[in-house]
Amino acid sequence: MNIALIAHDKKKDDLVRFAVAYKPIFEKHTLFATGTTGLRIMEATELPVHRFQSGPLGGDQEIGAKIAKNEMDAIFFFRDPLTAQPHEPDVTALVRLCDVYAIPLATNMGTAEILVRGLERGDLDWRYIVKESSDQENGNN
Ligand SMILES: O=C(CO)COP(=O)(O)O
Repeated sequence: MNIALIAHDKKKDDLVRFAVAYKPIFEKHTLFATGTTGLRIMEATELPVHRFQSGPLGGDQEIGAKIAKNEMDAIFFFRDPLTAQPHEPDVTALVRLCDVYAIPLATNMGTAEILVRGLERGDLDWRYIVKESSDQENGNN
């Protein structure tokens, strides 16, 4: 599965700890991240991470574009609800696209624990079916 990992600055330590704790699960998947978050996760876990631009420079939108193309299966986005972000519209747009395409999105540690365990248990395997049928519609297979 394609998994995106994103965290605002004050939540980066939490997401890095989370990624390290669940490395045995994450290493079975393809990881994507916004720029700074991705760097931190790569350094801490030594897992490969496809890095996009930093969030304020368009990284959230790049991940949103992958959602719109049905190329992202789950998002871990540790948002900071107490700090104004210069790119708040991008953040809102990313969350909105998750809702448009029914992509599982965890915005805090509590939900992230459930999502990562669901990922491991196969609760997201329906995504393979969705992707297969959309590939067939697009003539990709
Ligand atoms: O701002 C972000 C998400 O909105 C995260 O971007 P960085 O990972 O580059 O800090």
